[in-house]
Amino acid sequence: MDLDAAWTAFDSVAARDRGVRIVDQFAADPDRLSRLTVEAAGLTIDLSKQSWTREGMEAALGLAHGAEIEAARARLFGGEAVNFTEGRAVLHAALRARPGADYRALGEPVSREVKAVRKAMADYARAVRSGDEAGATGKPFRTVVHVGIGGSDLGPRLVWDALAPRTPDIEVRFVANIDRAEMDQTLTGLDPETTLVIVVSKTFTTQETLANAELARRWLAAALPVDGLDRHFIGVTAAPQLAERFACGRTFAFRDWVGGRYSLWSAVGLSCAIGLGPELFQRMLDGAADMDAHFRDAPLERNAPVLMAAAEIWNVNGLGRSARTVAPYAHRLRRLAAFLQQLEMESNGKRIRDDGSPVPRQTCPVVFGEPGTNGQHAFFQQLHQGPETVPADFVVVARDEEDRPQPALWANALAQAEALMMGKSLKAARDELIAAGHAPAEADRLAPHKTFPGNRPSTAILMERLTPETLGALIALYEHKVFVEGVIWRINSFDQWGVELGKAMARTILGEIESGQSRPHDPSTTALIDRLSE
Ligand SMILES: O=P(O)(O)OC[C@H]1O[C@](O)(CO)[C@@H](O)[C@@H]1O
Repeated sequence: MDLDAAWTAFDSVAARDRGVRIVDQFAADPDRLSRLTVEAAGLTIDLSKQSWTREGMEAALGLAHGAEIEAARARLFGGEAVNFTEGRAVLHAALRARPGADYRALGEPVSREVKAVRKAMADYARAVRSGDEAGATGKPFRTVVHVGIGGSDLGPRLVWDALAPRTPDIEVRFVANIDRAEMDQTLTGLDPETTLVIVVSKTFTTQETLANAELARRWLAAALPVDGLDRHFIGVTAAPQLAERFACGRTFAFRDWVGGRYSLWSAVGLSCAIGLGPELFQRMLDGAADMDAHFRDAPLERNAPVLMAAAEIWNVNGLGRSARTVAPYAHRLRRLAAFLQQLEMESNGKRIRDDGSPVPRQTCPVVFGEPGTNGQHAFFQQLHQGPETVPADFVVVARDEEDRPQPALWANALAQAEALMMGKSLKAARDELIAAGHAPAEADRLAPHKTFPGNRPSTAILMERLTPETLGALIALYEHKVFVEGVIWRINSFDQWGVELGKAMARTILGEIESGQSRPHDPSTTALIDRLSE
């Protein structure tokens, strides 16, 4: 069945199944739980609380077949130009491949270079950690200030928060925002003599990062001898010739086949390799490589990224759901939603297909979230009783870093998922009110407010512990899910032209503000420029 025919079949099953109750599906289909629970690279992924019937799930998987996911996947891992608007390969998997891999980008072998950069990173990280690589005055580095934004920030931040020791030998701090407040706050209490600044920018043209790099360099230069200043200033980029202008003491490079939001596995992860140690960083790569192997080898109906993409498409295109929430029940995963916002929305927030025609349907949902249980006390009200259904991903970690079980977290995550699915009927709400001593009229008045429609879907992702391996696997799981969705929607998940227009206009407006000569804008923008420039 081709993709168009698969969409037709999908639409008709979705129209038929729109009203089904999730909970009824367990009885209707006794294999549902086992069929929709997948073990992959140390993660357990349970998609049985999704809104689909068995036929719905098969129709969604039919899209993966119709889109020839296996062939697309082979093109991805084969280093073909799957980033078809920029003519680039997309090979983040090559960055975490096990020894012996032979990846090629547009036919050019890359694995040897990957290995060499990985070794250079590990050697440098070890030298910084041991003090062999020290600052201008001979003191060992105690802090890394990682300067970067978007994909050059969010992944390393997530990883550091997730895996940092409680009292690190070398602390990693991050600066992304062009607002001076972040740099000021980050540098507060730091000693330039023991601070290593790592400027991370794929393009080395990003306004925020260059401005912050300049600030950090000035801060270092004000306190350190000129001779040796460059030891404190390291570049990570795919444009080493531009980094040279900043006189970085050392530059670690990566290639244009590494997308910004897929780059944490490359030298972009250098700060984490230093702060966590290269061995731990390598373990994260290994976990991601295990998920790559699962994605490459598992049959589609047992393939976690494929099933998660199918569930998303069922929700978005089958049932018209335009948002999804991510609730990691682990404080250390508190940056997961921020990371996924970029990964998913910058990758798939698009509407034009490979042939230039518009996608005739919705694509990426709005992705948002907070760590559980915090989110429960904020926006979960709307998830339970708002008029719209918002599917949820619950990420649950069984044991913490001290090997302590976390039953209160499990209970909350499982209760939320069950409550979203089961809801509470008007009658049950009324009976409870009567049992609590309310008069019948009062129970009638209050019961509608205490009713939960239920039938709201979720996916559970469980891991025994949050380790470098499971973190790597979790991130890679979402990366591949995004890829599968992009192939089904026939969009390019690997460009981001949508961020360019605003960037160019900001440059224009800044020039106008600085020169005091503003060109005509719409009346609102003109008035706001004038108001701010008063
Ligand atoms: O690494 P760079 O080139 O500084 O870009 C930072 C981020 O900016 C973006 O291009 C979006 O503006 C992201 O895709 C990227 O991760």
